[in-house]
Amino acid sequence: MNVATAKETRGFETEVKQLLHLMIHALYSNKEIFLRELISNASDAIDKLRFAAISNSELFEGDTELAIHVSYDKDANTITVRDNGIGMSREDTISHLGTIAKSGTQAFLQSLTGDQAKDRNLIGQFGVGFYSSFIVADKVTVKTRKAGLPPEEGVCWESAGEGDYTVENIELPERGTQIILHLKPAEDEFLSGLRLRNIVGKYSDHINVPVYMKKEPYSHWAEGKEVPEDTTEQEVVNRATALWVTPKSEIDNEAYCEFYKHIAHDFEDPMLWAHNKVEGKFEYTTLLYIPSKAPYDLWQPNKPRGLKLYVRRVFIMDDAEQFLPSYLRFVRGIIDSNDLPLNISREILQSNKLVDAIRASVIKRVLGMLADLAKSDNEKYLKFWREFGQVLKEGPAEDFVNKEAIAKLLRFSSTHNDNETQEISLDDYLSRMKPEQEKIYYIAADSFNAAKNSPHLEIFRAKGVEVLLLSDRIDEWLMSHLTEYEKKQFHSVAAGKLENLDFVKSEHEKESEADKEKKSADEATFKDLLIKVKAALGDKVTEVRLSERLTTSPSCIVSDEGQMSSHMQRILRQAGQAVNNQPTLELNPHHLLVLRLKDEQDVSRFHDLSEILLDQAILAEGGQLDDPGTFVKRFNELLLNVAHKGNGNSTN
Ligand SMILES: Nc1ncnc2c1ncn2[C@@H]1O[C@H](COP(=O)(O)OP(=O)(O)OP(=O)(O)O)[C@@H](O)[C@H]1O
Repeated sequence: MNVATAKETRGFETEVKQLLHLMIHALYSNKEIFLRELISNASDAIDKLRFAAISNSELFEGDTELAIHVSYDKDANTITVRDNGIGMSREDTISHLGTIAKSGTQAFLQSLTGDQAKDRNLIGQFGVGFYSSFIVADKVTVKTRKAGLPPEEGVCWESAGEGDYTVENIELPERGTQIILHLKPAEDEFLSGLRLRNIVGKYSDHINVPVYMKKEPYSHWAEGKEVPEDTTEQEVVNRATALWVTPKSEIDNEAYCEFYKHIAHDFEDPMLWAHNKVEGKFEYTTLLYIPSKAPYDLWQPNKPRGLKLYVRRVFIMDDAEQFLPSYLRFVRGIIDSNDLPLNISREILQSNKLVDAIRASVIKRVLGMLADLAKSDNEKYLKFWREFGQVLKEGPAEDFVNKEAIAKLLRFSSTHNDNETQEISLDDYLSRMKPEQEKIYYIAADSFNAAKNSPHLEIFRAKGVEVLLLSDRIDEWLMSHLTEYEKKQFHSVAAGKLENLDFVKSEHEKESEADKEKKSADEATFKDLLIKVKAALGDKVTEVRLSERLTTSPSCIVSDEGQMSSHMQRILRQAGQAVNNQPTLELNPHHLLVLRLKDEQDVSRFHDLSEILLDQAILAEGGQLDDPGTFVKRFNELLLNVAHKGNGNSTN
């Protein structure tokens, strides 16, 4: 016997040990799911064999009756789940059962809190799979042989679910996998045909493969005596028809939910689903689900995503990402096409007209489902938004064709209620626009509070014009692609000269000739001040001008039309890009500090006050100062100055 066939003992990866420990404790209240997980794996293994056999029918080894068998043995205290699917080689068992190959496992484990209820949800999203065996078993034996390998390359893998496991080669005439659970003494309730049938019916009724169990022994009466009869006959205990080919009218909500859990490896029910059969030039069925909760790895860039692809009921691949754009990566489900070839590969999927057509209709379907939900159940829709809104915000940049439909689904915070919860739709905004208002106003900042309290909003608040408050990292990116909605352009209140807000004034408020004269008089009065402030600040600003947007603050910074906003510049700088756009400083001609500056004769104090006006404008919109120490020093001097004056000790 050489090393490759000898029995060896190996240690589990640290992550497996941690996960096993946590899972056994967190899932204790829902033990029966072990059977769902094992049947799910067995059904996946059968799907994989069917697919591999398309190009190599010898893999069937003459046995084409693909099935799962569940059995129990009261004397041995075991439950066995057997399939004649693809099986595993020795290396496969080591890499699939001894390690966790999922990306982000470490981050996932760190996110666990120790609180069983919370962890249960998280573990559910992570997908416990095979390891759930250890909830009910104190030893698990896996006997498996990979399709196509000779009988002597069978493998026996065994573990008590603690620190290590053993693997050795054994002779296995039949391909496929048997999982033998040696039950913990307290778990003998599962050694019952009725109990196991119930669990299969509950979780695995609609998988694409039959699940067999031995008929239960029964007794009959003959000649006045009860005659016990045993039987070796097997019977199918699930419906074994792919759920999506069953007519909708025959499927209840529970079946849809269980099927979702089977394909998505999620513990929670989905929020929403749509099941459609398309007939005509091309024929295909889609069953699409929106989960209730965002998975732990929603933001991992290399996370597999996409739908399960079937061709004429034959499983072709998991995670067929060509059917979903990235901004809908949270959607789960299946597509079954009658027209794609069985030997289709990922490469062919990338350039296939039919795939493009199905993709377009899947996108429309999902956006339609969400739009219907938003109309019929706003509360539920907002729950969806909390989980997946950030992802949907990637949509307008990625999907030009459906931009308007996606925009309809967006939800924002706004000055309408100053609520941080994003619940205001663009349609809500339009319905509240002033009669002659042409633009949809927004402000983007680093945080909700920075946006809500921005000086840029002063005039809009004073005039009762609603402004959307944007503070998610993605928002600037979103707004750079979402230029208009229902023919109304978006406009940042922090960019460019202030638009004429005449539309919010009543007739008698509208700028009269006298106002215009006053404005030009202001401009003449402050002309020198603006030149001097620009000279004092030098290259730190591109321009200094009088503001029309401020009512209570002395100053604010704005970026010019076409220039990047300061918020966007900060995001780019944080991402390591050099950005050198200087802002324009606007001064409020009615503010006492500005009037004080106008009268300041001392050159050094004029310079300090100008710097303070610029620095506080940067701070007020969430920016960072280049030299905060000097700002604090100058500010304290100003305070002292005021304090002295208050005491009648002018320092002048
Ligand atoms: N019955 C089986 N036949 C063949 N391979 C199997 C079987 N059961 C498990 N495996 C292999 O072991 C791997 C790990 O299984 P496990 O259930 O832990 O995770 P998974 O099915 O990949 O994902 P999930 O955790 O989402 O269920 C599977 O991906 C598969 O390769």
